[in-house]
Amino acid sequence: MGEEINDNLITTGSGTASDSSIEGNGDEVDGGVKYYTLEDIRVHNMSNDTWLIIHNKVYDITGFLEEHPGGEEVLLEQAGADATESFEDVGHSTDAREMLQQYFIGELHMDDRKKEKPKVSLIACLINVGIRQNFGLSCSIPFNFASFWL
Ligand code: HEM
Repeated sequence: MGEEINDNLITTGSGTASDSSIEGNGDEVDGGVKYYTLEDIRVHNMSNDTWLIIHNKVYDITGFLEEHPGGEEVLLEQAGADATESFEDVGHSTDAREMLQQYFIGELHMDDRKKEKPKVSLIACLINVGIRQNFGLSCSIPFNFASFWL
């Protein structure tokens, strides 16, 4: 409803731009924000047409290839695909992260996003175990460690 589909690109006109406001399966999408599927993105894998996904956001970095301090090659290796892991592995600076904004063209479609593991830290589990033991509650070490590894 109220949805336009152009060249595999889905856009509509309600909601806000924050991640939390985006729901669902591609039928409910955000005002002004374009959603691209992995299939849409994959074809932009050439030096004259280079898109990347970083943290579920899609960037057209064609004009940035020659400027990249880390070289063109590493970007082209990730072209048309999800570069989140390699981007993070390098430990890019805040400046690098801010630069991303100027190449932003849209978001990865909800259906194509990886499900993130819940982040339960080992320290939090150990503190929880300690509290339970100190207060005489039943010890649930297996539960705590299971929640860490799940
Ligand atoms: C559009 C996304 C990217 C932007 C805006 C970007 C930006 C930058 C910037 C500004 C630097 C200089 C160091 C810093 O400030 O952190 C840098 C270095 C570097 N980047 Fe990227 N980068 C991007 C994507 C990637 C990806 C996907 C890789 C994949 C491997 C990568 C690999 C590197 C490497 C190897 C260096 C060199 C570090 C060095 O020689 O010290 N970058 N990048």
